[in-house]
Amino acid sequence: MRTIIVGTRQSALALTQTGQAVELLKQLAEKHGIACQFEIKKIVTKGDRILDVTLSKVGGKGLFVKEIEQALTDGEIDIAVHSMKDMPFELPEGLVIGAIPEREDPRDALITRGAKSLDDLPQGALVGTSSLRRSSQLQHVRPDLRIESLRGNIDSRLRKLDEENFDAILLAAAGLHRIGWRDRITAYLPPEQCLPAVGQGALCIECRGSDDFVLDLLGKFQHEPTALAVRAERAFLGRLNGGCQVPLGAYASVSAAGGEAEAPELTLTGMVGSPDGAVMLKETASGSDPEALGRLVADKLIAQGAERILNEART
Ligand SMILES: NCc1[nH]cc(CCC(=O)O)c1CC(=O)O
Repeated sequence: MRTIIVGTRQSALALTQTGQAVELLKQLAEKHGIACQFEIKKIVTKGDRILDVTLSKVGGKGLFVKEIEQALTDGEIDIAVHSMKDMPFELPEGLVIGAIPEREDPRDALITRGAKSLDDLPQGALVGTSSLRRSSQLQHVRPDLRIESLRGNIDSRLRKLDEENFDAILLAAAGLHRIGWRDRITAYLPPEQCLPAVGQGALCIECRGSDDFVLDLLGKFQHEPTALAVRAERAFLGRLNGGCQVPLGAYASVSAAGGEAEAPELTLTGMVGSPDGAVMLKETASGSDPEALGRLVADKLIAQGAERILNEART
């Protein structure tokens, strides 16, 4: 009987989503007659240790995944459950994405102290977010809003909304749904208004490329429409050399294919904006090859000066 050791961060969200993924993996293993058991191992990452600095200033990609990937490479763990949006474009040598399960809600959620919606926030209201992507899109439609950095796990960010002087904060709906805090959400921001981060709402189950036993099991966990959408979004990310610390967003959806033989059609929208929202570039395109589509949308934005905007935001 193989024991599969599953690595996770120790935040409430990480523990919850890892627990949920392991439950589903157990069911799949049983259904397919794969003999295995699971053990969960908690790992502290750099992103968890440095909580007092804005993410874009901590620097380095993959703040939440590096130590976990090292544990995978060293054989201390066999699979890792990550939020897809925390995954850098490139994986270390020897590691692969073993499965992309079905996506949760990809949208950003507004959580206010009183106001009923984004439009209902008073002039000059104080909004907490450390995401340049969120502040850019928010200030694009509401230049009057004041944005202040807000870091920490979901639980501590919600506490800061209550205790500090924020009128509202923005969080990913998926995280709130997963930890059972749906009722804290005031409003969902549609992708047309606030394009999510690449991979937002999806999970990434990472493993060693050489571990056939685990790869076989994880293959049964893959949700093809989600995987196609995420591949397109990540190809967009890769072309722009982006990470979660730059004002860049993308969202792909899969429309039902005409027939069994037809490849599903994907529609991808990508955005790059200046952190103050004054410049907002957005492009949409459709296609059936996810990587080609991601690169196409990125190239359309590059033609409009996206790389200059990203470089300015990086410095
Ligand atoms: N950068 C932190 C992070 N990474 C993943 C999620 C949860 C949402 C998801 O799984 O996409 C969050 C919190 C947030 O943005 O509110």
